[in-house]
Amino acid sequence: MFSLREFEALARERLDPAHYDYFAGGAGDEVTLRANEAAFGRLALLPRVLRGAEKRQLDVTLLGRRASMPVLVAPTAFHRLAHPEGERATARAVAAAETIMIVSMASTVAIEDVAAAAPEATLWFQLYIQPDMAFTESIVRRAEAAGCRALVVTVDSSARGRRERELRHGFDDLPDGMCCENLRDGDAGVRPIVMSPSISWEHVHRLRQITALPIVLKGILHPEDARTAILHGAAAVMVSNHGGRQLDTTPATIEMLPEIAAAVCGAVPVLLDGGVRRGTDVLKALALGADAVAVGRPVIWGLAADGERGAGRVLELLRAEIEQALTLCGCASVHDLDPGMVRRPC
Ligand SMILES: Cc1cc2nc3c(=O)[nH]c(=O)nc-3n(C[C@H](O)[C@H](O)[C@H](O)COP(=O)(O)O)c2cc1C
Ligand SMILES: CC(C)CC(=O)C(=O)O
Repeated sequence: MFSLREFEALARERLDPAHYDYFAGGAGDEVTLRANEAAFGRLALLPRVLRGAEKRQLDVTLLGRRASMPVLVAPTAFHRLAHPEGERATARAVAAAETIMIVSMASTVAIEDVAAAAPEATLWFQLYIQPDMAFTESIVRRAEAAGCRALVVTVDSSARGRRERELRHGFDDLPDGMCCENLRDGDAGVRPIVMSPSISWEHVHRLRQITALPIVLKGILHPEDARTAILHGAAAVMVSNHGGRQLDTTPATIEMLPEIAAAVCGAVPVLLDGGVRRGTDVLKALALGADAVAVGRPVIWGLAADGERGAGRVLELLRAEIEQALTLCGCASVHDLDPGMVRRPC
């Protein structure tokens, strides 16, 4: 395997078509799904020359933790559909790569077991705030006790996106023996995830009273919301359109990044996900103001292709591509990138 795209092709061969389409698909006409990748393709990198540096520095520090490269694993649900080891395998790959895994609240391995499988891994926990705040609090306590270092609150999901691939396959539940392990509620069984239109900034405020963990708001697309996030104490914002799976026809994330970075003005780290498939995409995002990016589907393709090894290979391919692109751009460090190194078509 020489590129992330080849992993997708292999994963497609290996996966049940309904599961492949669940992972690959987006909402509506999948305009945003395509736009995320296409927008990176429209940007050009403008390299600098003769800057003479022997070594490249890829590591970044985010919310007080070091990541060996500016690529995190985005939260994605249901890893056991891709590989029997599920999120355990992903966490081990992330630990080996020395980066950060954002574990989905909808993981098919309980957060405690993900942490136990990879004690070295830095884990952040993704949360959909449930309208039942007592239940939300119990999930937060589990994430804290498991050693998660941040809460990534997904704010683009006031309703579930309408994904026609899932509807066509009739994919609306996990197979027997699999469930969202973090949604267990004692004798009440496993609760369904509620994506509620009633969630508001007031809930973020209450969450801050519940936990001392830093809160990252994921799914910010409007610069005004980025400003509001900071006013509400967000420790970081994540520019995301949920990989095109929620509201279709939103802009590509990389297109919104410059405005959001300007709004945030260095107050907190800015993360971005959506369509990152190459080291050059990572460079473009960093140059335009991101502190790091996250990848969603590529990690699932690696997992489906070859479990922990496949997910690890996906991360190492990205690392090698970043290092090579940095070298060719005349940068000794990921911090040397600046907006002048990215050109847009007229
Ligand atoms: C199969 C799948 C499941 C996802 N599950 C979640 C989730 O549980 N929570 C969440 O906040 N985002 C979820 N996302 C969105 C990702 O975190 C991320 O925003 C998106 O995948 C990034 O785009 P990329 O796949 O193009 O890298 C999911 C995405 C996919 C593809
Ligand atoms: C189970 C879902 C809530 C996970 C998700 O966010 C997604 O499929 O995009």
